[in-house]
Amino acid sequence: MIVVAGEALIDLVPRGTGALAALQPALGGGPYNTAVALGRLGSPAAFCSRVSYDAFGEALLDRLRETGVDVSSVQRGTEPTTLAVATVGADGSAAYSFYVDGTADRLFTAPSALPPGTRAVSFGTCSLVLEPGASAYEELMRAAAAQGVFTALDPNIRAGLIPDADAYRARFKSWLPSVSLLKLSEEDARWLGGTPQEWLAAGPAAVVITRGGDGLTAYTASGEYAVPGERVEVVDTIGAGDTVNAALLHGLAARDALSTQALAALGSDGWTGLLGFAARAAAVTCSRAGAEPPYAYELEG
Ligand SMILES: Nc1ncnc2c1ncn2[C@@H]1O[C@H](COP(=O)(O)OP(=O)(O)OP(=O)(O)O)[C@@H](O)[C@H]1O
Ligand SMILES: O=C(O)C(=O)C[C@H](O)[C@H](O)CO
Repeated sequence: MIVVAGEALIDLVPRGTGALAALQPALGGGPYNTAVALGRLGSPAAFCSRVSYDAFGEALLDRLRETGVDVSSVQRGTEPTTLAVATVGADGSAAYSFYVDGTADRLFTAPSALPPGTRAVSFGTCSLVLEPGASAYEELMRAAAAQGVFTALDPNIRAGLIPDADAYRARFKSWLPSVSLLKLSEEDARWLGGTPQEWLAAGPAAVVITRGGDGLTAYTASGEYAVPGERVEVVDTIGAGDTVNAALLHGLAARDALSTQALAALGSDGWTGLLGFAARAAAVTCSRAGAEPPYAYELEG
């Protein structure tokens, strides 16, 4: 079972151009997209979050259930669902502005234990920024690592939501000893201002950096492994990074490699296969509007 911890929200995705383009609600949130992608790829997954009782919250939970994701430990609240207004550039890349004040997901509290059978826990995005929930997710991350559970971190930097960049950068560094796999985009890496080698020295057994259409690279103590992006007609890249995150976890689980030792021992063929699978999965997400990760059958052949 892979547990994904963090926010579920509604992305408002533009249809048309200009300031008055229609905004289409789409189910989203980095951790939410990761959980949906895991379910669609066929990995047993559970979502660990706090979700509103409003209609958006119900729709978010319905899709997780339909996808086979365990929602039994999801906390609920009467506060509204977070909204992320997306703008999409000519190349399909997305930027977000948020309505986060007083929303349900930021009142998450750390559970006393991880679900039975947890093999890995994934963290990331706004849930690690917005207090008081951020401290609770951080507590869960440290507890998982202290129990020897594999942890994945995708910071998914949303700079507009981070009140003090230097304080966040220091906090990010403090997480690294508790992180097994760090995945981030090239822009996130630039914003954080470190190098894969520095991050590897601080804890993770592997660092994976995504480079949009140029693909992705894994850095480990034993070497660097890169695959190119797939050729695809991009509608928008919403959820592409989350699909990579899920595909990596799914691929590692399938190889029985959800441990730092197994990760460090994955050779060139192992990494190339894993990254290639992630690139194919992300290309499917890029080919459709909003975060719609692929089902396993779409990646066969
Ligand atoms: N234009 C593209 N063509 C083909 N593949 C792409 C393209 N853009 C993104 N991808 C795939 O998606 C992966 C993740 O993309 P990117 O680096 O843009 O992540 P991201 O910025 O974290 O995305 P998001 O935050 O929107 O989920 C890339 O490594 C690549 O495999
Ligand atoms: O998860 C978030 O906070 C977002 O930024 C909304 C998007 O759905 C998500 O990041 C897409 O990767």
